[in-house]
Amino acid sequence: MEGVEWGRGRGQRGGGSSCGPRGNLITSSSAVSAHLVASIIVAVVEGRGLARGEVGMASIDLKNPEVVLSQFADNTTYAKVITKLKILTPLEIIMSNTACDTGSATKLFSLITENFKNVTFTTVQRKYFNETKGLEYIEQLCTSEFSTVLMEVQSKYYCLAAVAALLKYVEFIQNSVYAPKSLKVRFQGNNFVFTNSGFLHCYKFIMHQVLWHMYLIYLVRNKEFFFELISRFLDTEQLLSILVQIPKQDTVKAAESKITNLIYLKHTLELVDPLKAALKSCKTHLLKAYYSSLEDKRFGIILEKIKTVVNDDTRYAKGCLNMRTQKCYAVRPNINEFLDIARRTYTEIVDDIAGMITQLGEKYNLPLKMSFSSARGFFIQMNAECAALPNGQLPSDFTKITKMKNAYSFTSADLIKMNERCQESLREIYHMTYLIVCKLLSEIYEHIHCLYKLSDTVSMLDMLLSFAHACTLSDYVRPEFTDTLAIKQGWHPILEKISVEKPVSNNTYITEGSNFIIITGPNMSGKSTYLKQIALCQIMAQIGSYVPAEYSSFRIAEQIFTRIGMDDDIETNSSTFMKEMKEITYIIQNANDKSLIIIDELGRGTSTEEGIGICYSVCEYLLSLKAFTLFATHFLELCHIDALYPNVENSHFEVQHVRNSVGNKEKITYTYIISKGHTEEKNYGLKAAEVSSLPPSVILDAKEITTHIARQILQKQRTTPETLRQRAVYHLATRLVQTARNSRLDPDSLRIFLKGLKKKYEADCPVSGQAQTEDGQ
Ligand SMILES: Nc1ncnc2c1ncn2[C@@H]1O[C@H](COP(=O)(O)OP(=O)(O)OP(=O)(O)O)[C@@H](O)[C@H]1O
Repeated sequence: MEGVEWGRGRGQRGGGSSCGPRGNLITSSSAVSAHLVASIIVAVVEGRGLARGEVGMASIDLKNPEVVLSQFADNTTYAKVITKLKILTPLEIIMSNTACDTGSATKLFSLITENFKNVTFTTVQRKYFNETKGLEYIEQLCTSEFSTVLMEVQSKYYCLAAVAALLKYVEFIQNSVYAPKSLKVRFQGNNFVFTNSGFLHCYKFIMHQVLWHMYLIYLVRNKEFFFELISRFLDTEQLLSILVQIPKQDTVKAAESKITNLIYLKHTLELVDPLKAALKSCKTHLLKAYYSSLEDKRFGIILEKIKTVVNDDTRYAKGCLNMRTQKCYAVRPNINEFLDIARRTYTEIVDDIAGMITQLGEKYNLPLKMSFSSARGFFIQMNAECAALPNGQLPSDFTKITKMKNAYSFTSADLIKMNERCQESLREIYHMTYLIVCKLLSEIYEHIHCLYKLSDTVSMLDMLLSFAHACTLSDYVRPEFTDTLAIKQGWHPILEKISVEKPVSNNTYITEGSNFIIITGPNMSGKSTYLKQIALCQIMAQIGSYVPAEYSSFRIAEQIFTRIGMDDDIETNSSTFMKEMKEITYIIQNANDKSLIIIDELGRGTSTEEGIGICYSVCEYLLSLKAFTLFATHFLELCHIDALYPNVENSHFEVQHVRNSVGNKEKITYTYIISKGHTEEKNYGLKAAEVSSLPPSVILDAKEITTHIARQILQKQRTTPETLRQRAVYHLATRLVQTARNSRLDPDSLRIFLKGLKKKYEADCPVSGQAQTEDGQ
């Protein structure tokens, strides 16, 4: 702890007073102990320079050593940081001294101190916000049960930097260190994944806002125009991240890529004005805010600077030759006379190539054409149908001949040499252009941060337009939010786009009383597609979109966990298995009662018995939660878990068997329809084997062994009348609780509903009459 310097004070602004190291700190730490009613300390750090706006946070609860990391990076970052801090209600906030220095205090610092006037504020030297140390801390201190957090945070530098400063500080004030593997460490993303009760309202609020805006966009009848405009934007965020990277080596490739990106930047900035004009007349707060974010002068400043160096008509062009020409002539003439000379040479070579190909055509009386590809450079093409070749052969001058459909492609020795000269002059051009571009970029860097705003605006508009499309042009429905996941005739939105016929739609019903669905069915019957469709619908609903279904209701999921099976590969089997285990551990460590969990095949990377064992115990663990879980499996033994757990439902994908008139062989046709119960298709693996070329005697043996094992297993797992009764009682109880919670029925309708429930209960449980209510309802 030697040499550590902290500056702290109660609601202190500026925090500039860096206290002397040890003496002051001892006094301060007793102050901390005195205020342990609130027990959370938070460290906040913001990126510098171009990374301003990226914020990492780490908090620790002194009463209950749990570390929570978060990282934010977008236009609403500051709002998210403040919201998150408000939820945490910290005892103390730590920031870097560079963020708080009087005169150069950051906007984030001002916002935090304004919003948290009564919270102790401490400044720490920037050097303690060290991401490498942060990662080391987590590796050393995180308990193995939560170690999967490393997967999530290893490249999130700002939250790692924050945790380094936080833990060093806390260890210092407490005058002790945390024991290895003693801390629970979690990463909490920035998408409103808060576990407080405000969560539901938070999402609902977003939902209404978004819906409102998308209607608006649609109603202003500018949708087509917006679509056209937005589709002209390139990936602004990616562009920004590439532009700010400085290559370690000045290779031709690096030079070419920088020039390309400068052209992309110009192209993007030239779209800002049309976008502003499109947004100008919009009346909603959100779109007005985006309009004003585009009024940022820096867009104009950057574009002007670019235009002093880059030709007005240089722009992003489709096709590699077009783009090569754009790069070659990007820089204005008379900026570097050597560049002008090199470009003249390049033009002459290209003209020579064109001339040479014309001459060759005339010489052999063939319709030759000049073509270009980035792999071959310039080459010759000829339509095979338009030319009669002597002896069906091309002249011997031509080499590397290929024929695609009706076109011959080839080159010649002279053309290869000319291509080399062309490349050489291009290298010179790119090198000189690159130097000019680097100088230009160095003048632009300080303004480039505004591109974050642009990227935010474009992506938000893109999303709203997609929502507008989903709610107007397609047959999607507006989702409801309840305590049940109920989708009537839902379909996979992407399968719909890529397949010729509309996908088969299916129902989904998951509720508190039946919150664990096991899905079985033969290979290719549609299990994975169905699971992905549910996850997609849930995400679409929660981000404010309509969903592909006739009706839909969702329970807000705090997190969605998925584990989707990978294709088997014998060589990577062990690593596939380990990956599976890591993913499932992550789910087990992080899922809670409000999660949606989707597991598509588990335990395939090991022996069947172990696979079943793993699946069984994972299911039992997940069954202890109220999370909604969908679990697809080929282990049919797992279906019998419903005998022990009444909240398990079995569903399966139906298939039909058709006898082939040729050879009278049986063929499976897929219906893609999900039904209740587990699949009756017990030996579909054997059926698949029958179709393969395995010898009939082997198949026969396999069938016998399978029947024998199956009989043994079934005997042990029979459902008894008692389990059936318990199951029916459980379902009745959960339905009654749900009814009591949600019912808005008048007394008469409620009586009818309860009578219905009673009938259903009696049907499920004919042996019992004990659960009848006293008045017979
Ligand atoms: N609802 C549907 N409507 C139309 N086609 C579908 C539907 N569901 C699935 N399919 C088609 O069937 C193919 C196989 O589906 P999927 O991969 O979901 O099967 P699976 O049961 O998960 O198979 P496996 O057990 O081998 O992993 C898909 O690629 C898709 O083309």
